[in-house]
Amino acid sequence: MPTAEPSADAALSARRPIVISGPSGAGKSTILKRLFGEFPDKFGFSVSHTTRAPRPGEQDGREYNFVAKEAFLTLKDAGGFVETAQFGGNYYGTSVAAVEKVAKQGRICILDIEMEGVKQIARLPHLRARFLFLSPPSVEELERRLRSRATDSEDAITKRLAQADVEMAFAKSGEAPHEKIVVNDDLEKAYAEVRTFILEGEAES
Ligand SMILES: Nc1ncnc2c1ncn2[C@@H]1O[C@H](COP(=O)(O)OP(=O)(O)OP(=O)(O)O)[C@@H](O)[C@H]1O
Repeated sequence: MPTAEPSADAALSARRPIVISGPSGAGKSTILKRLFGEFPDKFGFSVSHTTRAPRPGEQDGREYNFVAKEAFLTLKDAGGFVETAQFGGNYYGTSVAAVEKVAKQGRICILDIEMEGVKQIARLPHLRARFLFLSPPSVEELERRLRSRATDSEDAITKRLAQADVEMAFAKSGEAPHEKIVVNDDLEKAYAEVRTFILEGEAES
């Protein structure tokens, strides 16, 4: 008898997606890079959709699924996204299929998502996502890290700090879906806490 492919629902139930959010500069990339380094086969990022044009070197299906605006909106209307956002006149979104694809590959899907996306995913209980918020120790320390990262303009830093206030207030509010808030004070300690939270979910599912 042919072996049936595991259904997407079964794959997602066995490997619940992890949504990690937090202000820009909180240390999400730093911690995720370390996690992927320690467990090269356990986790995966979903490939997002975008309506922006590919940049030199970007490959369709690798950095993004590059689609026309009409195709994006059709998929959105059909309920094909777990979250969507608009930046600079372009649409971005994480498709249901992209999240399922990671789970079907036997990996836990890690979603690095901003606050509005978190709210959208929290409305999809069947996705069974687990939510973690990474917080900087303070807005003052966040400012220091953003400056020493030296990737953002002064204007971008001002905007990121204002947005950080909003995100941190949301994380502490009753409206937020986060099961865990990790304060990234000492990197070793924060990494250990994130790692424990993520691995715990695997044991329980
Ligand atoms: N515990 C820590 N102590 C000191 N510096 C840290 C710590 N964690 C991260 N950093 C530094 O803070 C800066 C911001 O970290 P990172 O780029 O990982 O943030 P991010 O949350 O991924 O931001 P974005 O959402 O903008 O991509 C980096 O320069 C990083 O090296």
